[in-house]
Amino acid sequence: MPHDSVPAAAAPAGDSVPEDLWRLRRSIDNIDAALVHMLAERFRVTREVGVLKAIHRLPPVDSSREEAQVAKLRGMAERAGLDADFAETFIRRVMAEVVRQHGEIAAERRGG
Ligand SMILES: O=C(O)C(=O)C[C@]1(C(=O)O)C=C[C@@H](O)C=C1
Repeated sequence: MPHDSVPAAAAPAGDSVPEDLWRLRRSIDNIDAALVHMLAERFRVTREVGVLKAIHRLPPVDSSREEAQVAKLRGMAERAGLDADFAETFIRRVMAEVVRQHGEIAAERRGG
């Protein structure tokens, strides 16, 4: 429910917690929007990679690149105060979807 449709009586007068909660949720909304847009941009770029790989008949997966990315992002996550295992799970899930899309792109170019 959007916060402006919550009746004013929902929070007792003088209680600042709900207002803080809405303020934090507005930050979360902005961050989530940025994440979605960044992710969409990453997939636009990786789709271009997929087309190039299909043209040059390269395999969709490049394991050494994936491992290098995971190691780099784990270090970055640790320095940023983000759980490194969570960051690894996330990026591996993204790369798995990239590989799936690359397979699709290659199949389309083969006429399948
Ligand atoms: O860099 C590539 O070759 C990609 O296809 C991109 C990407 C990635 O999403 O980072 C995805 C699949 C590969 O196994 C390695 C990396």
